[in-house]
Amino acid sequence: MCGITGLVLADSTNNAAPEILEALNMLQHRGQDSAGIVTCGQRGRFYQCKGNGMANEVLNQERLFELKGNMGLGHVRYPTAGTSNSSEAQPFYVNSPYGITLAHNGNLTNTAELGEFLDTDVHRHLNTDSDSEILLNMFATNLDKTGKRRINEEDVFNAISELYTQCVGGYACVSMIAGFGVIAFRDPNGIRPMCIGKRKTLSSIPSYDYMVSSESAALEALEFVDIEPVMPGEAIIISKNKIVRRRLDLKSEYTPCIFEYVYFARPDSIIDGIPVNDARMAMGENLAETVKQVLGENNDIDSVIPVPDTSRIIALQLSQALNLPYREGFNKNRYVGRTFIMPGQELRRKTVRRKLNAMRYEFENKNVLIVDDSIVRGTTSREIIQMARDAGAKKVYFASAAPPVKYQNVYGIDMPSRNELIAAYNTEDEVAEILGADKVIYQTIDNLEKACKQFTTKIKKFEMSVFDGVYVTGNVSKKYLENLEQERNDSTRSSPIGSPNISGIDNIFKK
Ligand SMILES: O=P(O)(O)OC[C@H]1O[C@H](OP(=O)(O)OP(=O)(O)O)[C@H](O)[C@@H]1O
Ligand SMILES: NC(=O)CC[C@H](N)C(=O)O
Ligand SMILES: [Mg+2]
Repeated sequence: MCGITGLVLADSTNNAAPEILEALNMLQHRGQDSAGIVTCGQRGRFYQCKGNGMANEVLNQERLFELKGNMGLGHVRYPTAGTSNSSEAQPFYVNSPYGITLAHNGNLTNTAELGEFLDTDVHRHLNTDSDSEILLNMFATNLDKTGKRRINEEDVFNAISELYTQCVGGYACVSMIAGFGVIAFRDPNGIRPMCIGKRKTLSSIPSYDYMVSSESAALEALEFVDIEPVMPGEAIIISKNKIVRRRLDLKSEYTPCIFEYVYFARPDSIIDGIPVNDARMAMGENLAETVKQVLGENNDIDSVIPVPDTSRIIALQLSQALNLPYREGFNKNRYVGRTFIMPGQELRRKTVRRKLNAMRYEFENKNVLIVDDSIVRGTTSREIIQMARDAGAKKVYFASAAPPVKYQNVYGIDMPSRNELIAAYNTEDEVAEILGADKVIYQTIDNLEKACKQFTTKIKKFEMSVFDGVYVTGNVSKKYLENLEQERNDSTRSSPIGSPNISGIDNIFKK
């Protein structure tokens, strides 16, 4: 889950880059490894700046000023393929045909076959191990087949239709063709999120700016309205104040990733018609039922304590449902980012300690129920429980708003190794023992699904392979999962061969 955005301003004399950066700041929680913006200015020139770091580090005011043009794309990255090297920062670019850039949120599961095809059949060079570079090259190959000097909308829709039959996995993408426009498309199952909004300009002739984004909160902040999801299998072309939308795949099931509601998305976003904040409140409410079943109505809990940030909403609702006091027992250092999306276990572990600090008075001689949105590797919960004990807690119960995370994710969440997932091979009691908790209580799959589903009639099923091992694209082989386990586990990744660092923070397309 990276963050992506694309903007087309109606006034061709305005620059899109400053607002793209603002959107990236709103999407920063989706990726902290690298950031990038590409804009398209006069005579179809691309201007690019990307590199490792947070959006504001990579794109300072000076660099932003150099990104000319009224349309552009932005990306913040959390790697799920390749390395964290700056050469894999996005958007990616190919010069032929036409000049195309692309930014991707998600992960492809058939990169081996696609890479082979690109090399053997169409002789395209791949410079990194990024699946997003493959995706861009597939799009370029499909467009190339037109043989035309200049393409039209029909050609773009055809290229994306073909891409839907070739690329398997999760992909929400924004792309830009030099001098033509911005294109947004979402995989046939709508696994990764994307939405679109418009904003009336101040000019005397009515016209609109258009923006697409992973999350609606970014569009709202920039005063876009009529925000709605890009549908699964839908492609949208935005060019010179004109927008054309088409559903190119209608046969696949609409199955967005449920983990967006659990952890990834901002609470103020509405994803696929489901308000994330409300879904989290419902998770808290439902989890309270399981807590009652496990610990009894008359339990010995003195207070409910959240693990900042994501679980606050869940814990507050749970405490109300149980009629127990909600207490902020951990102070969070606001300058430390999200730990789950950091690369490497040792870094994640240390960061939890630096990010969260237990307040003794909330724990001393108390029985506490600590609530988190999820327990994935157990990095956070193990440290947190130890901190609670060190602060004098008598009993420490731990509740998770997500069910046990047991299986690898292949669609854009970096959970490549089952061996690293604390619940993959351990029972709930064993998990409690490893974490040092008196009891661990998990949400049921059914209750999580209900918490999210109640807000929409459009979604019948979610992508929730991390809980049930069912991969909605249907063709994730055992061999693929075994390779993933071997190639991307933490110890393999701590000594990567790496990709060539030829990009860095750069401006290679500057005029
Ligand atoms: O079991 P683990 O492997 O530790 O993963 C789960 C934890 O990681 C996330 O927190 P994170 O610090 O990334 O973000 P947050 O501040 O939004 O809660 C999530 O909210 C859990 O607290
Ligand atoms: N989390 C994501 O969406 C990652 C996108 C892409 N697979 C990459 O690794 O860059
Ligand atoms: Mg957390």
